[in-house]
Amino acid sequence: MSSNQLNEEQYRAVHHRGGPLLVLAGAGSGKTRVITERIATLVERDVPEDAITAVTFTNKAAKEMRERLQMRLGKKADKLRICTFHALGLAIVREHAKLLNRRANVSVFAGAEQKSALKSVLSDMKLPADADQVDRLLSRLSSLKNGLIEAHDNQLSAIRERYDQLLERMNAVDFDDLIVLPITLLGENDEVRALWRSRARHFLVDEYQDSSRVQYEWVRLLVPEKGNLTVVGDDDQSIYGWRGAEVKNLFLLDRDYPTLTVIKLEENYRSTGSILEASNSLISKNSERLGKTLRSNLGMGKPVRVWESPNPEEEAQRVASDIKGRRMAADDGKSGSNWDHFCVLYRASYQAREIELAMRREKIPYHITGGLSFFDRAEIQDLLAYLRLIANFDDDLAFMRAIARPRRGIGDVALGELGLFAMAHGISLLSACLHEELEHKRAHSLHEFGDLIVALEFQFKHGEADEAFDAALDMTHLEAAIRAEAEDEEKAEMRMGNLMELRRWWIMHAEKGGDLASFLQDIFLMADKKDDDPSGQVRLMTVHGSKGLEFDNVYVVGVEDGMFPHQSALEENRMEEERRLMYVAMTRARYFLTLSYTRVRKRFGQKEKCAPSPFLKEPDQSVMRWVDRDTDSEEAKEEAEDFMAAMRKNLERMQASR
Ligand SMILES: Nc1ncnc2c1ncn2[C@@H]1O[C@H](COP(=O)(O)OP(=O)(O)OP(=O)(O)O)[C@@H](O)[C@H]1O
Ligand SMILES: [Mg+2]
Repeated sequence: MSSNQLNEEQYRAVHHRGGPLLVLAGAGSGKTRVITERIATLVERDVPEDAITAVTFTNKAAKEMRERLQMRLGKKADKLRICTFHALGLAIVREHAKLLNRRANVSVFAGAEQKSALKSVLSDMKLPADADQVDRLLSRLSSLKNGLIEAHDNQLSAIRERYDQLLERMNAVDFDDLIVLPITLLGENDEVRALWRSRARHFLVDEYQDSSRVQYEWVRLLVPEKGNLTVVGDDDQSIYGWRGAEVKNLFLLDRDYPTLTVIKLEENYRSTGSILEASNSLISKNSERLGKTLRSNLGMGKPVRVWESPNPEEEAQRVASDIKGRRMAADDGKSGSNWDHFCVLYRASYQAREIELAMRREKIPYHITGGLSFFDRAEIQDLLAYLRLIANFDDDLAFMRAIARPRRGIGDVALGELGLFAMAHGISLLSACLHEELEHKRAHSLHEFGDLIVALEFQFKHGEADEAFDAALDMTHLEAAIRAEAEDEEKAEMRMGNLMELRRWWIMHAEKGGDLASFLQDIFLMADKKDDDPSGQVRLMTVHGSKGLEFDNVYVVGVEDGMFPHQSALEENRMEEERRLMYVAMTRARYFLTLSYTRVRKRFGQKEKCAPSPFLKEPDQSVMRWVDRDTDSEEAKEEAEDFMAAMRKNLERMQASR
């Protein structure tokens, strides 16, 4: 942890003695640092680690916080509970699985599994189950579970009931259940509530402005009126309105915790004056604000650059060249500037493609955070289906995917009969395969499939981790199918390479003593989906994914009317939320910020003319510089020199504070 002195207000928050506390402050004012320091201080004051629970917004943030605390507290930090709401929910569901009519190895359904569960419910109810319908219903079910809509609609309630039942029968929960089921448990079971209250005697929440109404229910259940609650947040950074996050929670706190102490932090330690001034003047255009002051203590720095490019390809190329130029200029061995000091942000994840191509052309190492999900790839999903089935024989959805990959000549009719048999006997599909009374013309293949899974389960339980994994690839004929079906050698190698990556993680997990079930849970919880190390690489991510992070150099691309603010937000009158999103993007930058738009962009396959985003015009123009192409190279040189100077100063500052 940095040894920089806390300012007076930060100190008050860190050393606040008991009782509910709200730290309400703008970006880069040290809110996350307050949480981390406060935890460290509690432990140093001999509060048992097991009585501290901290909730962060992403797994990545949790990991970072834990690492910082490890540096400060050593082994003691291992026992701290630092995770996301969902991870905490999973821990609660697992520990009290019995009370929820589940077993401890409960599976978590997301995406594809949720869809097929809902589909089978719909077809049982003789309701249309086309893809659109399923997507629409899933999102309504989610809103229903999150308390965003009321169940006036009888049909929707009926669907929910059957869907919940199906999940229960499959020993599964979905993402929303991870929040909703613990609420039921904590609300209805005194013992469970007492247990978790003791584990959350100090309960801390980062990025509070984006917690949802149901998540707030948790807070209420876990922390009594005068309990030790610490929440930090910034109303201007609330960007998940569509997911049920409510700034209102900030006001509710005041009502539900009357002794609430409110501390505001007004010093910004992250960004230069220009960046801060641009961000502040932008966000001041919002009317729904609590209002805050934020002062920079880094000096004005360089103006915020605004770029115009003819199209997204050239925009991407320009970003890549600029990064390269700056990196080279700063690469004097002293400044410590590295690729990972650069970050490219975009509104929608598909925009990564163009940037990615440019990075490749320029041979710049890059890392896409939360992008094209590794785990969504077909080969990974296929193997995971087998692994899930091996870990949980009752996972009917995993069964459905596994039995179809590779094709085993078992058709819908045979599967239908199997389903009927399973239902009649009240057992899962895999158990039905293993049942000796199962008799029909495909029974032999089904028995074989059942035996295969049983054999693999034995391997995973009693064999070596690597051998078990290889057996899963081989005995299922998955590897053979991948090689046979790939368009060419290169594609086959790429797919196998992905599976080998999974293999490596599994072996690492097993070496630490983990079993298959906990491995699958870890995988599910890697919200950013990629566990590899982004250091030494330029970071590419969506603005949503950048919350809480900071970089020396930030480029925001596609800042056009209709892109950012996004068209849908214009239509639905969510401009203020888009503006907050822009504010989040801009405040990630420490020293240099570039906002970029293009004149033409393809939309729905059609080339369309674009106008610069209103968010480029709203900030105080005295700290913005609209740079055109011609002056660019001249400017680049000058800025690269400034950049070097800034980096050196930064380094000196860091050394001085050590
Ligand atoms: N008192 C301080 N002196 C020097 N640097 C500080 C101080 N407090 C915080 N910082 C630094 O300022 C930066 C921003 O801090 P932090 O990430 O905690 O802010 P935040 O309020 O959580 O921002 P965000 O709203 O974006 O999540 C970090 O690099 C942090 O180390
Ligand atoms: Mg933060």
